[in-house]
Amino acid sequence: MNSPIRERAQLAQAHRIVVKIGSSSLTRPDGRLNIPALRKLVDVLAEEVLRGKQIVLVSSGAVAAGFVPLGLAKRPNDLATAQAAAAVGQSSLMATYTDAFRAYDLTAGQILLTAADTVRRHRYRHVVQAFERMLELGAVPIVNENDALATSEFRFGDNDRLAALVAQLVRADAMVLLTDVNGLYTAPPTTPGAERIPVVHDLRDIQGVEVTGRGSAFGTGGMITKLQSAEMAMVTGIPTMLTTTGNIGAALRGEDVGTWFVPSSNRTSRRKVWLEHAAQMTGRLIVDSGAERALRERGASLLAAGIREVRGEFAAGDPVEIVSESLDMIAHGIVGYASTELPQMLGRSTDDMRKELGEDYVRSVVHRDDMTIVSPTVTDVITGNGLPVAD
Ligand SMILES: Nc1ncnc2c1ncn2[C@@H]1O[C@H](COP(=O)(O)OP(=O)(O)O)[C@@H](O)[C@H]1O
Ligand SMILES: N[C@@H](CCC(=O)OP(=O)(O)O)C(=O)O
Repeated sequence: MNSPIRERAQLAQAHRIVVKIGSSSLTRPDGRLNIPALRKLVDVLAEEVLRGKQIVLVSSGAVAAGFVPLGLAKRPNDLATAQAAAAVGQSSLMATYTDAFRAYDLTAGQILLTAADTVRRHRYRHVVQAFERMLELGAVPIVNENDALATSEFRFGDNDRLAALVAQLVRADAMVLLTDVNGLYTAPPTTPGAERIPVVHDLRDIQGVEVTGRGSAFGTGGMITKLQSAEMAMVTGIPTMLTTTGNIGAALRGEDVGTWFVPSSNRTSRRKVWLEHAAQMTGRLIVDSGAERALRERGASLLAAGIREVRGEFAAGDPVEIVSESLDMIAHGIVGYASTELPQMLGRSTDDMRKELGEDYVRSVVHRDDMTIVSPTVTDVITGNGLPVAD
């Protein structure tokens, strides 16, 4: 038996755990839902719930469960058919989970999220409330993206990053990502000589690691979205385990399986993590060098005076990119004005705007609390495009 590792005791001790199971683990070679695999997972999770743990399950598999009843020969690739398959499949996926948990006298309930639910503050609060109440009542929330309604422009697409957002929403003690490989390897596991990386303390530990965007035929994000998800959890203080479904029991006992991502000590707010990693940007503000310095060096809010150009169509409250004149990414932020209002404000001082446009135009365009400076991401690190600054 593998020996427990001290750091991993955190997982054994975690009370509230978000578990994500990916398409690759829930799908048979012919693309259909793998019901025995689903039941095996429920056997382990139910035991944990009966021992007093709170489990939130993020499960893929709606499309896999839906295309056969629709008479389709294979998993659809186009959005409209995938939406139809997800609508049909999600209900049978839930029926299978409900049945499997019922065997343990446990109640499961479905929460379907769209990216928009995590964008607006008031919607976010309602989502948190729904999770909390379900957990208080002893139910097991089972989450998926609302694939039938998510549009291509405004969706997560993979459930890995969705799981990290859910872990932040419910303030989980730990997150477990289950897939078809036992953790992060130095290269895709089929590559000769690829070795498992047991622990990742920060992004520098994975520099040079080779990953692919899509592993199995049915998974969507491959290792990249798993690393993005682990990174989102790490920066909000949530440790993450990445392993196979078969190893979940061992992982929850703290044994040396999979890859363990240690949370960072400098915490970022949930909203900023969402802004940096998950939100779909709807527009772009191009700013001058003075504004760039103010944002980067002083953490200032963005004023109209520093904006050179506005690109895209967006409403007040939408997420936008803030870029330099050479189009280098500076920050992501929630914009305070619609794209139709901004052109008359560009380059103008607050005093000017007060006089000519009125009091409604004296707010900053992007407030510092609604902005996050974009640092190198996991993808930048593994592709060698950027390195985190040394401590
Ligand atoms: N460096 C790596 N280490 C481990 N797995 C990797 C790596 N690079 C690519 N992969 C692939 O990522 C796949 C898992 O991603 P994916 O198929 O999207 O899973 P899921 O459906 O569980 O989300 C694995 O099957 C593996 O082949
Ligand atoms: N929401 C989709 C799954 C998205 C997806 O495949 O995600 P992943 O398991 O991360 O590859 C579904 O239920 O079919």
